[in-house]
Amino acid sequence: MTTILELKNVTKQFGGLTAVGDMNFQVKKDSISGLIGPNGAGKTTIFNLITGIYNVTEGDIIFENNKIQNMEPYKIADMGITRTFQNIRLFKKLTTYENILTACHYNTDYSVLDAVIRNKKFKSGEKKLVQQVQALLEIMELTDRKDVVAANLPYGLQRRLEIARALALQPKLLLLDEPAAGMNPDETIKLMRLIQQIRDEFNLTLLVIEHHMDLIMGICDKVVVLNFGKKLAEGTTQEIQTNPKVIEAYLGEEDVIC
Ligand SMILES: Nc1ncnc2c1ncn2[C@@H]1O[C@H](COP(=O)(O)OP(=O)(O)OP(=O)(O)O)[C@@H](O)[C@H]1O
Repeated sequence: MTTILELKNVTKQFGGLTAVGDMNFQVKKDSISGLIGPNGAGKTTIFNLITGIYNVTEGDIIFENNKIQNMEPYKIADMGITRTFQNIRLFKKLTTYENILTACHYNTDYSVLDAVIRNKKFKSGEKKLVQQVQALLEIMELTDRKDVVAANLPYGLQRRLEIARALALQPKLLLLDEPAAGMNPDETIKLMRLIQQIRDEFNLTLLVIEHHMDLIMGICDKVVVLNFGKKLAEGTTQEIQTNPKVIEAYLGEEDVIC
């Protein structure tokens, strides 16, 4: 399997605080990888470095053989990396359908002029958009809520809508920051199934931050464990679950959600 993303000796300092220190790991194409660790371990900082929100202090981030560290976030998004956020970011007053549609518009190939004169290119583009939105509604099981305003969706469905919006941007690598936060066990199981399904249907690679261990252990091909900004361990779910260092630093904690 080829490597789609690699962090090489990546360090991020905030003043005197090393949030991420000398981090090295690889993500294989078409895999689902997990990033876990106690609160403040540096997980979200790594997402912010990969997506260009933060500049690295040192080191390289390589995506499809290109160094992307310190590039503008929009350029990184254009290269095919999309993310969701720990705190949900939706257009709260728009419907589920409209939320996805606005994201799909990012990939249209007609110009403003085509839209103004409503020519054939515009009409076929719009038809494709509608099909794309419907497909995303269906795969994320949101079709029956398509006319509900985002703010009125139950929390678990808002999280699924966020993923649908991210998928609308047609990423190659999707970063999910605590996608199951606030979900009950049933919703979490459903989400696990959906994440596997989108990986298969969209030929996606996923990197997932999550405290719900059922989800991580249920879907990840590989897990990287962080502690105090450093890599504590890396391996298969089996290796991680039985690693004494991981159990001591993280899995033994009472607030890890199993
Ligand atoms: N913009 C910032 N300025 C200063 N310190 C920051 C900044 N962003 C993160 N940090 C610090 O870096 C460390 C790592 O934070 P980060 O949010 O990456 O942890 P995390 O593993 O995602 O935690 P959680 O599981 O609670 O979301 C923390 O000590 C945090 O306070």
